[in-house]
Amino acid sequence: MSAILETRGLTKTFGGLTAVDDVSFALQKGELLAMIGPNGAGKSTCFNMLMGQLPPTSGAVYLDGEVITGLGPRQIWRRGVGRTFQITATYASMTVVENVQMALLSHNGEIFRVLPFAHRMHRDRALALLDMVGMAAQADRHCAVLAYGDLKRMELAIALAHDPKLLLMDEPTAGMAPRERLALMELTARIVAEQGVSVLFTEHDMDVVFGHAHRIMVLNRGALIAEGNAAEIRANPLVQDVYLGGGTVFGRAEKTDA
Ligand SMILES: Nc1ncnc2c1ncn2[C@@H]1O[C@H](COP(=O)(O)OP(=O)(O)OP(=O)(O)O)[C@@H](O)[C@H]1O
Repeated sequence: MSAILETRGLTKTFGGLTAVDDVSFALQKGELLAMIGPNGAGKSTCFNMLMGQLPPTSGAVYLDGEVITGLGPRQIWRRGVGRTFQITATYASMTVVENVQMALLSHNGEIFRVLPFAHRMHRDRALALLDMVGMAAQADRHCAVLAYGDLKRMELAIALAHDPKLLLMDEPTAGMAPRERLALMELTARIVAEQGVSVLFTEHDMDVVFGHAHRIMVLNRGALIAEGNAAEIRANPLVQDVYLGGGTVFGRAEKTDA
C-alpha cells in the first residue's frame, strides 16, 4: 500500500490557541480511516486544512506524494479530493437525478455551456451513481421531500460524480438515526472496497467508527494521541482517559460486536 494522503507536522493556531498541534499521519490507498476525538479536539480544523479552506500555520499536506499545502479548495477538489459536509447542500428544487447530473456537468466543466440541455445530459451515469448508493428508485423525486438519510446517500452520489480518489467526510452521519448511520457507513465501506476510493472521516458515533473503520486516529486538544485498529484503540489507556468514563462510549460499541 502507498499513501494517498499524508500530513507532516500539521499545525493551526488561532491567537493563543493551538487547535491542531503537530499532526502527522498517512492515509493508505483503499483505506477507510476514522479521525475521532471529543468536541473541540481539532477534527474540523484539520479537515479544513486538508481541503484548502484554512491555511496551516505550519506543516505540510501531500496528496499522492505531491505537496498541496497552500492550494485553495477548488484546486484541491480538481486534484481528486471530494468532500461531504455535516450539513447537506443540495438543490431542493431539483430532482435527485438532476442534482447528480449537475455534479457531473460541473465535473466536466460544462455547466454554463450546456445549461439549456442540462436535464438530458449524463442521465445514465447519474442513474448508475444513484444505483450505487441505493437511490435509483428515487431518482425522479424532488429533493425537498427526501428523508434525511436519503439526502445523505444522494450527497454521496454527488461526491462520487467527481470521481474522487480521496473522499473527506466530516461527520457524515450527523443528524441521522442510529440504524441509518450504520447503513450509511456500511455503504461507504462497500464503495471503498468496490471503487477503490480512499476515505477519511470524522465521527462521534463510536458504533459507526468501530464497526467500519479500517484504522482509527484519536485527536485530543489538537494532538494525535493514538492510532491503531479498533481493538488497539479500545485498549489504549490514553484514549480511555480522554473519553472520561469511557466505559459508556466504548461499551456501546462492544455490545454491537458481540
Ligand atoms: N475560526 C476559529 N477561530 C478561533 N478558534 C477556532 C476556530 N475554529 C476552531 N476554533 C477552536 O479550535 C478548537 C478545535 O475546533 P474544531 O472545530 O476543529 O474541533 P472538532 O474536533 O471539530 O470539534 P467538534 O467535534 O465539536 O466539531 C476549538 O477549541 C475551537 O473553539
